[in-house]
Amino acid sequence: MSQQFTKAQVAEHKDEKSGMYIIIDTGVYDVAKFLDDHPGGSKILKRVAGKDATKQFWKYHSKQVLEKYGPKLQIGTVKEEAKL
Ligand code: HEM
Repeated sequence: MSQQFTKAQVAEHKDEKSGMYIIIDTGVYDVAKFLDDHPGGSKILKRVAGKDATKQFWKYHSKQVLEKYGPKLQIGTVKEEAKL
């Protein structure tokens, strides 16, 4: 069962201790353990930790990247929130 996270909950996880969550499309990914393995470097990932990185992700990667690494890094999905 996939866990659901609000954007506020994602924003609380932006360091290596509590996890570094990023949003890509509707998915939530924890990249804390992927920092050293990221071919694009750890710095750029740290910069978007806790945020929606959909735009940045699709700027630099193909669908194949998400298909390959996504299952390992995904921890859940973004919870739909009512727009005020
Ligand atoms: C789940 C999250 C991510 C995964 C699994 C991931 C994976 C990868 C992989 C496999 C590559 C090697 C190039 C390729 O095979 O296409 C790469 C390169 C790169 N990534 Fe990521 N990445 C992630 C998130 C991000 C984010 C959020 C950013 C930007 C804020 C970013 C920026 C880059 C950059 C700049 C490169 C280098 C591109 C180049 O040298 O041409 N990545 N990433």
